[in-house]
Amino acid sequence: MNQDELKKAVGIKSVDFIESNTVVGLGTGSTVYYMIEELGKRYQAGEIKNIVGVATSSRSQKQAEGLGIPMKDLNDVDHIDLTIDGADQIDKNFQGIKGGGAAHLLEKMVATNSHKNIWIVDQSKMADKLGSFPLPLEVIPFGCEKTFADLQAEELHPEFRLDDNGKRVLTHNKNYVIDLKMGEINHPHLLAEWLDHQVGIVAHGLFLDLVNTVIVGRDDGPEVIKDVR
Ligand SMILES: O=C(CO)[C@H](O)[C@H](O)COP(=O)(O)O
Repeated sequence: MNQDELKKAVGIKSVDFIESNTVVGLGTGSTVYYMIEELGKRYQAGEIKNIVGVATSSRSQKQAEGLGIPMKDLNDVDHIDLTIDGADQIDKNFQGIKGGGAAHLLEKMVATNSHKNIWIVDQSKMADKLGSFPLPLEVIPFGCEKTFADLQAEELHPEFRLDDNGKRVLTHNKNYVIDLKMGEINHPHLLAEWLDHQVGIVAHGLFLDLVNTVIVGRDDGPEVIKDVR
């Protein structure tokens, strides 16, 4: 199976975990696209009833609305039962890097407001250690050159993310993305703590101690790794 087929298989599989009468966080990305598509089908068929979705991006919001899935803003729900999202890299302790799609601030807010989190990935995302995928940061434009210089001084190898026209990528909240191309991350918790204390950084892509179940797309079918925490 190619990478896209693996993504589709885990996207479809993950919908088995969505129960009727629940609030569901909808992640962002090409793997989640298949999950939302399948959820829409099962919702329209009446196999899953009375759900409310909370989106992590305008892309996922539009897709879900187009399929007739009732949607609410995070502010308008008192809890989220389950969030299903993709990831860019997952290490052997099930810590993750997210933000390849620049949606990590909203994704982290939805994930941390969810009772349970499932990540869906193809097998190429599984790694011994984090870091071969650059770590995304969302930074506010005000003073961003200072933020950048601080990251350089820490030897974290920052690079502003640019679009196809060479312009700085803007997030949903009109912030910039800086990717840290630092290589292997030996102490993700220490790095996360440092990043959490940098004033100009709104969110970083280290998602630590968050995921409960991981579904990995493998050539012989999706592998469900339950209750990792
Ligand atoms: O974190 C994300 C977006 O900010 C995505 O979940 C992550 O980039 C995985 O995307 P894909 O499923 O397209 O490989």
